Order: sequence, then C-alpha cells, then structure tokens
Amino acid sequence: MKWTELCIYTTNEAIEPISNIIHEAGASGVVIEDRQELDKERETPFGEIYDLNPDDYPEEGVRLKAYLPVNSFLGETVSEIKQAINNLLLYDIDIGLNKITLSEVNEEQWATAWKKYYKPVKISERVTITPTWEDYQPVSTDELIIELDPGMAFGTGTHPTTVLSIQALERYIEKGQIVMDVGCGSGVLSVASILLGADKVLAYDLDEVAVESTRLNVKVNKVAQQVVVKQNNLLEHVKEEADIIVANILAEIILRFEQDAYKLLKPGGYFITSGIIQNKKENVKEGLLNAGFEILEVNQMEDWISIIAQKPEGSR
Ligand SMILES: C[S@@+](CC[C@H](N)C(=O)[O-])C[C@H]1O[C@@H](n2cnc3c(N)ncnc32)[C@H](O)[C@@H]1O
Repeated sequence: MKWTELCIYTTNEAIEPISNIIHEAGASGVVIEDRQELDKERETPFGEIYDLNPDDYPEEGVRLKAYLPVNSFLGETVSEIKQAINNLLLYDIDIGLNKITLSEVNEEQWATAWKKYYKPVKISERVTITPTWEDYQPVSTDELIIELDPGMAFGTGTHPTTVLSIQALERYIEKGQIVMDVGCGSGVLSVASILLGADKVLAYDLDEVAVESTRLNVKVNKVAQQVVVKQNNLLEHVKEEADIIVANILAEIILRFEQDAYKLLKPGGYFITSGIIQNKKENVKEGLLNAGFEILEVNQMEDWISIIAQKPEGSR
C-alpha cells in the first residue's frame, strides 16, 4: 500500500490541536519531531541515556509527520487539513512557519518511521507507558504499565498535558474511588486511574474514533470491566457522582463545563484539568473559583499548565 507523508512545520504550542486535526482527517498516527527534544537528557526506565539523531529533527520548531493512504480523496483531505490548521489562528494558537510538504512513502518506510520514535517512557513515580509492540519488563514490583498503540487516536500518552494529568491522578486517587475521564481520547487516563486504584471510571469523548480507541485500550490493558465508555458532549446529561474528574482538553472547552464538574463531584472531590496553554491559565482559574472550587495546585510542563481544584468539604 502507498502512503503520503504529510510534513507540517509548526510550533510546540500547536502540536496537540494539529494532531487532533490530523486524526480527525483519518491519518493513522502522528510522528512528532520537536527540536526541543534534542536539548533534553533522555533516560530510559533502565537508566540508560540514549542519544537522538539531530538529522531526525527540524532546524527549529516542530515537524509533525502524518501518513495518509493514497486514494482519490487525498487532495480534498489535505485541503481540509490546511484550512483547519489556518483556523487555529482564530484561537490565538501560534502555528509558526506553517509550511506543509507532501511525499510518497511505501508501507515499509511507513512502519519504520513510526516505531523508531517510541520507547517505553516513565511518566510518573509509578506509571510507565510502553508501545504495544515492546516486550517491556517492569523494573520494580510496584511499577504500573500502560500499553498503548501510538498509531491509534491521540498518540503515545507522553504529551506533557497527559503526563501532568497522570502525575496528578497518582497523587489524588484513593482506592475504591469513582473517576470521570472527560475527553478520554486514547483512554490512557482511564487505564491509569484503574491501575492507580480507582474502582470505576466513566469515560466520555465527543469523537467516535476516540470512543473506539478507549474501548480497545481498556481491553488491551485488561481493565474493560471497570471502565464505562460513552460518546458524550462533556458532562451533558451525566447524573452519576464522582470522587475525581479529570479533563485534558483545551482551556476554552474546560471553561464550558466547570459548573457541571462542580455539581457532579462529591464534597471534597477533585477536578484535575490539563491542556491549558500559559495565557489561558488565569481564565481557567477564575472560572474554577466562580464555580465554587478551591485551587490546590497549578503545575507546568513545557508550555502547558494543569490546575487541580477541590470542591470544598461540607459543600453541596
Ligand atoms: C487532548 S485530547 C486528550 C486525550 C487523553 N485524555 C489524554 O490525556 O491523552 C482531548 C480529547 O477531548 C475530546 N473532546 C473535545 N471536545 C470534547 C467535548 N465537547 N466532549 C467530549 N470530548 C471532547 C477530543 O475528542 C479528544 O479526544
């Protein structure tokens, strides 16, 4: 099978929204080549440092590579992707150079392009994410392993917004709790919640592909019995109560359901928000305070912010 490699030169800030656009356009995955990665010391969970090849990275900014099957819709799909990326400017997202190139690759090149980038990555104290094709052996007995196929919706689970969410879940989940995962994507946060001790997760996403992806990943990770996955717009019509609500979605979307999150949380429950870019931090905080939350933590990784808020004990 022939594939077209679509290369998009952009910025770190635009990785997440452009990845979503590409997935929605039907690409079977996104490779992220971020120049900043070259300056970081990278360590595998085994403590080995491995070097990255500078030739695999753009001279500046970020290069996203996506693979689309060559068919008669290709031209149309590429135009739609370009239009959707340009529309990001309306949300104040810096799309940088926004140069887009196309080239044809064969099946074999496509498979290798993927796999060389993905290694097991330690995300938090206890959680390691490993691609499904790696035969990964835990290093310690309390290590929790999440298996993900980066070729599926919403990638590798190692984006800073996902990492911040998992690190927060690790600090706040207590055994037997109920968690809601709003905008579940690949389902990585649902799987993490169960592995970290939650009894049940209610996972929601508006996107059908994401819902399927979560269903598959909860099965692969053997937690399907405890995760109820449903296509839903945020928390619309949801009636259950939760101990923790986690949402890794853009700030604009978090702002739309802070009050619903407050209503559905038990007193003392936590709202873990992530996916917030720097300049939207104050808006999200203000919205959370207006809804009645107390802000417990504001954490940052690269340009991304995660805010952890609590519904006060004794409130209703
Ligand atoms: C950044 S991804 C996060 C995926 C995953 N939770 C993670 O942390 O890696 C955001 C997800 O929110 C979903 N989403 C966006 N708007 C939504 C809405 N109104 N209702 C439900 N899900 C939504 C998108 O489809 C996408 O899967």
